[in-house]
Amino acid sequence: METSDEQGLRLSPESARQEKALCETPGTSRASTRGSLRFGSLSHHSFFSRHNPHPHRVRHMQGLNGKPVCTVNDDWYGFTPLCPHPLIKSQVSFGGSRSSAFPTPEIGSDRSGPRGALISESWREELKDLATKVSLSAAAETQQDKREKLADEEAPRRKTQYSAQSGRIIPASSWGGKKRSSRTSHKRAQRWQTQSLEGVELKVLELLCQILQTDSLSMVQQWLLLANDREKELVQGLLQQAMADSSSLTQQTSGSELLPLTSEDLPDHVFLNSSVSRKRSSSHPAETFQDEPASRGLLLFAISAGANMLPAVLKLCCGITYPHLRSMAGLQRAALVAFGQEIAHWQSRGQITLPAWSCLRWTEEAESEQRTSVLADEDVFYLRQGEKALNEALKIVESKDGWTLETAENGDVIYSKVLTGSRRVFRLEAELDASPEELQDILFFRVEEMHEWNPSIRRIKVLKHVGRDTMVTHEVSAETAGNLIGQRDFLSVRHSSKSGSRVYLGGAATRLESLPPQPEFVRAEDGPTCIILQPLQDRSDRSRFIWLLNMDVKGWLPQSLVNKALPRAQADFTKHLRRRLAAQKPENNRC
Ligand SMILES: CC(C)CCC[C@@H](C)[C@H]1CC[C@H]2[C@@H]3CC=C4C[C@@H](O)CC[C@]4(C)[C@H]3CC[C@]12C
Repeated sequence: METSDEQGLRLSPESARQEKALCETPGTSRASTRGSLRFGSLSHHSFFSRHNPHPHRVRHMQGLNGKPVCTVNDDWYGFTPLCPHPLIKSQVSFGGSRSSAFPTPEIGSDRSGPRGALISESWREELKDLATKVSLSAAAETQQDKREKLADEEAPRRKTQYSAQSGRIIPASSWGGKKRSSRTSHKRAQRWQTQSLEGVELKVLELLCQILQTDSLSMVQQWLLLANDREKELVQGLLQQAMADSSSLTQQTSGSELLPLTSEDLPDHVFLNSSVSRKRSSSHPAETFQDEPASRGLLLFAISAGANMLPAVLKLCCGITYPHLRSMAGLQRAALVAFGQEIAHWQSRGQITLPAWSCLRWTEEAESEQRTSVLADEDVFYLRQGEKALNEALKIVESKDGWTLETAENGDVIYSKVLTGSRRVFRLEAELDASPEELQDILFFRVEEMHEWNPSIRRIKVLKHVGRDTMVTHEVSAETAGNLIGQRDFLSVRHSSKSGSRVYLGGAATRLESLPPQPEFVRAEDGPTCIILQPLQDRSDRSRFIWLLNMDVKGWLPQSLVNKALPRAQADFTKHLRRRLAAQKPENNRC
């Protein structure tokens, strides 16, 4: 069953048609024949054009008359620090045959393996998803605007805005409290909805470059692939505002009101209003920041936004966007050092965990290092797969309809449901005598010990770790009595995440070149599967345990046997887990 949310986010047939039409217009194919137009007619879009070359790309060489001649390396495909993600690079085709607005992966071509295709496809999906969400929220805002009409007339708005002219996001404080009536924002939202989704996607891409402070398409692609939901929501808000404002501003105001930015334009709470500016000449920049409430506030914001956002937040805060602030090297360095120290401190006290892929070292060189610090392609692939598995499994387990009761014993309930494609999945719900964290420890971090307490498992081996929360595991099930069900082995990506007091574990079958199917086992496929661990309201040392078992056991087993074996395996698993928990309790171990 689909949730209404899902349906809402799906591309309407209308916009799909529009997209198709866009790709097929004769104009676009004509444009693509011109050498420099890599992205069809949309190459003219400002996202793909650079009027002010990035300083990294500008070189000077001696001309014939001895005077320096400026050259610009305009090829993002090159070996600069902004060189695209290698996996993505190998997948992207710029051939003139296709004239879509985006580089399209050549699926099935010699150069592209299925894995690469998956990644390069999915960033487009993510982009589309984000663009759709932004458009939908704009539509929702139209409704909201109607309701808030009266109140809105009064309150001046101070929000972050996007300058269509400068291509920059302008922070809230640079707006002198200009009033905008709800009528205009209503119109704005309507205008908005008439834009084609592809147009919105391009705009979103352009804005993402601003927000993430990069001009590298690959960086944006990576962010689209790796950012977590919370981070995306945050950015979605910024995008929505920036896009809505850009469309209204182009209609209503002259660009001169937006430019030039002065130092007062930076938000007060950043640095300019703090004592930092006064102390700037301090010989130890790090010391300067140590007890700054401003830096602490920002740090908290950065952390709450997800550590993946740190580089972007840091850069925004340090004003690197604004050319005239670039000269404030001391201030920027001080900020980076201070953030670095605080982060290291928090990390050492276990108060924050940086995501694996951020692998940033917060030293004075943080800024230059962040450009090169990317995860190996393979790690990105597993991380992404783990998150996707968890999200898909959650959708299944949280779906309301279609569940039938299988068994109910001592409060443990098992439901089953048939998914499209006739796979039957099982949902077990139980209460366990342990906190979500304790269970996460046993079921995720100490997964290799599972055979010690669960006789259905012969062995589990972690073949690869990607940070703390993602791993590739090989599981072998135990022999069954009379070998009725032959031994299975599973190769899975497992991912764990925490949201509030809940812990989520997700997993799905994956592939690993070094471990192809073994002759002695039937390679079964687990997932998308998940476990939700939620503390009980009145007792946080006990948890509600919800486990979705979604397994293709493969081989030649009759379906009726499988449908009995799986809920049985779930009930057994829970029984053994309870014994394991009881053995751990100190009060049970007293002599
Ligand atoms: C052929 C059939 C009947 C064999 C069934 C064996 C089943 C019960 C075994 C084989 C592999 C096992 C999984 C291996 C790894 C994990 C990850 C851990 O974080 C939660 C439990 C979980 C998800 C196990 C649940 C039980 C499991 C699915």
